[in-house]
This record gives sequence, structure tokens and C-alpha cells, in this order.
Amino acid sequence: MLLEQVYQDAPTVRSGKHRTTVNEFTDQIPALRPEVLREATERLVELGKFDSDKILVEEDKGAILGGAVSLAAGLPLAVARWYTYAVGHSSIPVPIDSEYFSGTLYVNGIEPGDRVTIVDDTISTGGTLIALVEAVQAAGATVSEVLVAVEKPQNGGREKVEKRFGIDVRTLVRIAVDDTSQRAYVLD
Ligand SMILES: O=P(O)(O)OC[C@H]1O[C@H](OP(=O)(O)OP(=O)(O)O)[C@H](O)[C@@H]1O
Ligand SMILES: Nc1ncnc2[nH]cnc12
Repeated sequence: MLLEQVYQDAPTVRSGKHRTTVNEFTDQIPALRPEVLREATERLVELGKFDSDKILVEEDKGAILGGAVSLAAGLPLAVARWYTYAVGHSSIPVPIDSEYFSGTLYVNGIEPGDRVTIVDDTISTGGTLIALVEAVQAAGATVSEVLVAVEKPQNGGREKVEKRFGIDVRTLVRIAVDDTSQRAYVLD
């Protein structure tokens, strides 16, 4: 499938302790073909149940996929951002410690009682998803499911999130980075 083709042999760059792929799907290098975004969206829509009121994503890489999933599932899109807005609405700050960024995320658009489907393009250490789940819970809302396109199992993020919150993290493609060639490859 196209998503697997995008990741197979993708180049990587060093990001702190890890290597991160640079690819069409998450970085738009080369420019993202609509058929790749469509395939990822359709596969995630197939994977999810969408027994929820909203989709929640983190900017900015996840937002492209989140927008497409929101359209396909017919659910409103909430976005967690790296900055806050001074417009007096409820923005929930949460600490984030991910593969190569730490700081504060601000989650907007989640209301008490919402059931939320969290969508992301990648799970690596699980830090981003931990921050998103904590923000949903702090808003008085619940996470109905977590859907992620690509998983880097070597960093153990999925198990960490599942153990901590008792929520399944469902993913489409698993990848690793080869230490010698420093290129990505698809597992399974
Ligand atoms: O499991 P983790 O270790 O948290 O890594 C996964 C996160 O990393 C990427 O985001 P990135 O940090 O590049 O942020 P961006 O989307 O704002 O560029 C990706 O979009 C995931 O959200
Ligand atoms: N796009 C990506 N590819 C590989 N590892 C990542 N970790 C976070 N984002 C990633």
C-alpha cells in the first residue's frame, strides 16, 4: 500500500537521541500526493469506531491528517497547539515531553462531557498522546479511542499509553530505522 511505500527506505535525520524520518506523509517532502492522504484517511476511518463527538489532533503534522479524518468521519475537529490564545475561552495547558520536544500544549475546543477520538500521524515515545489524553480528561471529557497512522515500536509509546490509561492505541503501519543505512523500513 502507498503508506508503506512512503516509509520504506525513507531518509532520516537525527533528532536528539533518535532518528526521525523525513517523508511525504508527515513532512510533505516531497509534496504530499492526495492519494497518500486519502489512503491513510480511509484506513484510519476503517480502523476506528467514531462513537465520539469530536476529533482531537496536535498541530502541526497531525492536523493535516486530522482535517481529512474529520471530513471523512463527519465530526468536528479540535486542535492542540503549542501556543495559547488570549480570547478568554477555555484553553487547557498540559505538559508535553515527546521524542524531540518538551514544553506545554494548549488544548482548545474540548468541552465537558465530550467523547473524543484522538488522531495522530505518528506515535514514538507516546509523549504527545499522553499529553492529549491528560488534556481531554482535564476538560471533563473522555477519550473514546486513539487512532494513529504510524508507530515506531522501538520507543515503546503504544504500550506506555495503553498501560497508563487503559485505552487501546490502534495503528496502521509499524516502522523502524536501520542503524547502518539510517533509512526507515516497514516492520511486519
Ligand atoms: O510519540 P511522540 O514521541 O510524542 O512522537 C510523536 C509526535 O511527534 C510528531 O510531532 P512533532 O513533535 O514533530 O510536532 P509537530 O507535529 O508540532 O511538528 C508527530 O506528529 C507526533 O505528534
Ligand atoms: N515522522 C516521523 N518519523 C519518524 N519518527 C518520528 N517521530 C516523530 N515523528 C516522526
